[in-house]
Amino acid sequence: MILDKDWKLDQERLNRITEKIQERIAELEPEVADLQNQTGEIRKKFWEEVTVNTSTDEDFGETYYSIKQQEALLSERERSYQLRLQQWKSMKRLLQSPYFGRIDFREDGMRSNEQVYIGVSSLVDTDFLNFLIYDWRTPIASLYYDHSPGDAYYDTPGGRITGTMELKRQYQISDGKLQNVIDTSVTIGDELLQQVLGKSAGSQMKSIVASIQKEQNTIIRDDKSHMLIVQGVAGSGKTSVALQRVAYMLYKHRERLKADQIVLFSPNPMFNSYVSTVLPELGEENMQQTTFQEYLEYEIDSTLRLEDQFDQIEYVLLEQSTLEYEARLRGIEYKASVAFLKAIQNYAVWLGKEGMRFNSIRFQNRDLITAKQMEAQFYSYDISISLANRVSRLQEWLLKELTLLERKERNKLWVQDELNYLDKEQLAVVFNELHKDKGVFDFAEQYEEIQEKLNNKRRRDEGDFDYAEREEELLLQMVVNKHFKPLKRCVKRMLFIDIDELYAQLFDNFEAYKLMTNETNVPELWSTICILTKEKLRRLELFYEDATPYLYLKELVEGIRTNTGVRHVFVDEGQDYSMFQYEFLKKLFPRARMTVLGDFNQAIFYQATELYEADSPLIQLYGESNTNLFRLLRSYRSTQEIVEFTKSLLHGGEDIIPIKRTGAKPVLSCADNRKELTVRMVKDIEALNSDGFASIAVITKTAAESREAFNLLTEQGCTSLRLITKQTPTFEKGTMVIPAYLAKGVEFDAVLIYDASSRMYHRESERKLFYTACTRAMHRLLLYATGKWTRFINTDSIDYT
Ligand SMILES: Nc1ncnc2c1ncn2[C@@H]1O[C@H](COP(=O)(O)OP(=O)(O)OP(=O)(O)O)[C@@H](O)[C@H]1O
Repeated sequence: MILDKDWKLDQERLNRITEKIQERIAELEPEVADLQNQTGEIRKKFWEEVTVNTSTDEDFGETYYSIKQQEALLSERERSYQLRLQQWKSMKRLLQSPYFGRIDFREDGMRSNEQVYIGVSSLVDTDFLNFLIYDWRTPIASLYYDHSPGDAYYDTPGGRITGTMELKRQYQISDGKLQNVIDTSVTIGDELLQQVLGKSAGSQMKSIVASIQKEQNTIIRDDKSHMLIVQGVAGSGKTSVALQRVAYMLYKHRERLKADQIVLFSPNPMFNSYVSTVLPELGEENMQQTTFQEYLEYEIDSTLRLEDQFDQIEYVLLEQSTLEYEARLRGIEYKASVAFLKAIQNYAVWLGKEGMRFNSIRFQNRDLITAKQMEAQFYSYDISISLANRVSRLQEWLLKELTLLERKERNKLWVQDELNYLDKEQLAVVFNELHKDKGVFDFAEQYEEIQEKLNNKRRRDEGDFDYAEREEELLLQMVVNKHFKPLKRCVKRMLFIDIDELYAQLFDNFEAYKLMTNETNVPELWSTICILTKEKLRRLELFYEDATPYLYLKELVEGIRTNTGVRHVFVDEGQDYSMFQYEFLKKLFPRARMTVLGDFNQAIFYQATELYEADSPLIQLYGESNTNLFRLLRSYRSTQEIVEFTKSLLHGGEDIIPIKRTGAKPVLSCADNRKELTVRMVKDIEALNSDGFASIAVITKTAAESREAFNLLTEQGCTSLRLITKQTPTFEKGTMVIPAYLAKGVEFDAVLIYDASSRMYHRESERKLFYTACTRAMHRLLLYATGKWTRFINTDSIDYT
């Protein structure tokens, strides 16, 4: 706390600033309304204001310029309107809480210090010289995050500024009133942090601008690395850092970077809704958000049914250890590996010489162009031309061939038959269409004219021109064209390449695989992996682990699609992506920088990638010199007691540092049967509710267990419970039942682990899943077990009931 005198001074300043903000709002409001009216009027009267006359070339030119002028006026007004609206919105935001920090900084060589107030956006005094509030993203504001009182510096585009920080103060302001003022000697005082962290979890993530920690600030502001990798323990603020970093980039490069040039890959669609309010809260538009699954579904032909990541994990967690199960696990691991990536690249080289597979183009039960013909044509192209370019040449050739075949087809009997079967109404429609399409006749006319000139022959007059004959001809043309159009469309969509077979042939047998890919090592149980993969494809389905390699091969053969507009790609929960996926993202967004955030201890899927270790292949993606690695070890989400418990679940969890915020120890309840436990859970949920915890999650291992928990708890009288499945679109506050893999990335006031018994979590691979589930808890963690509890639990840091 500070002295009363200082408090009074601060409240007075706050009143002055609030007044200025109100004045600014009062000025802006009529301006915004006026500009809005003006743009509306211009739009309404757009065509009244332009002179449209196209009689002569000159008139046409004038019309063109008149339209251009009106367009320019409209876009200038719209820009001004958007700008004022933005300013008005940021003033409204400031009004609630104009600033959260202050530093008094004396630059070396200066007599007096400057009082720097920091808020979510800048406010300049009416003289346009004096900054009353600095945006948290300005260079000088980094002093607040990076230094304690004493010697300090900050970097600007013009160089480093050194000096002394004489005061560092934090404010909590709501509705224009000072709620709390703290003078601090550390970077961002633990007191404020504890207050922020002590609050309840919401259904949406909050911004952390008022309490960004030094190590987080470095990541947010790193603008040099092409690839930035953050390995951060659970609750260390990775997602928060990612979002503040987006806001920082949008501010720093506001002249050239727009929100839609940034893409965030998130773990599931529900997570998208969870983080969607952070940027608007900071006055920025949301970046694009997607999941890798969405991307796969968009790119892979819809004739194949795609398994998703969640079905895959359900299989891994639920199935028993059969030969098939073991083979699938080995397959999942291998198909995400760098070795398989190389194998596919080598395979594409081999395909350049032999082995391409095509689909014949068939029409009315006959081959129009056979796969053999395509193969012969394809391998007739010069071998030095890349695979994808040869495919594109083949595509052109096929389109030409189809046009020739289409012409020949017009004389076939079936066309005449089809013409005869057109009923009156259909004919009327067709004729109507033909006559409407006057251009066709005009073209015929022109053709005649040219013929006349070329052959120096008299042009046939009206009487000579046999419209009936022409119509018949055009009708034939139309009938055939109608049937050939879909064929051409298929060629344009590259469906003449048999990608399914190309992928399947990789799994024929080991000898062939070696020959095609140069790979000499394959995982154990390879022949079973091959059978499983081919069997799945035969059913027109694709395992999740096959989706990315399949798409990768498809792109190597058909040419890679790129998106050059995107400049920043963010990958959250980055440990769950394979190198295949990273290679993909790199190729897909060739002009983008990448930020990957993740935690290897939460790698619950089989195709995990190590982020931080020296041998991490991810570091090689853009090369070591272009990559910057960060480690976050402090965990902000959970109380000290919960962090002590969760870190003991891990091998090597000793490095994790809890924040000094205390609460109840995790509680483990054991009982002989499930019913007894469920009754206890219902009571615990009621007690948590009456303690004011509004967001409570009962976390299970699988979806089936979630359904069971939901039914039992509801039977025992637990009301307004929500069952969360992979289809649930958004998060809401309240009590929910959710499988652990869907709770990734989010947090709850209290977490109840539905079944922490050894029967449920025993395989080593389930340790991380259990850790992920427990680390979702902010304030309270309760675990339940029938029989023996899982061996991952360390009994020292827990209470029993
Ligand atoms: N500097 C900070 N100030 C205040 N709160 C913070 C800060 N850093 C993180 N937090 C809070 O800690 C919690 C965890 O943050 P976040 O979800 O970003 O962590 P994470 O590393 O992505 O977690 P996980 O990997 O476990 O999903 C959130 O409630 C967030 O608001």
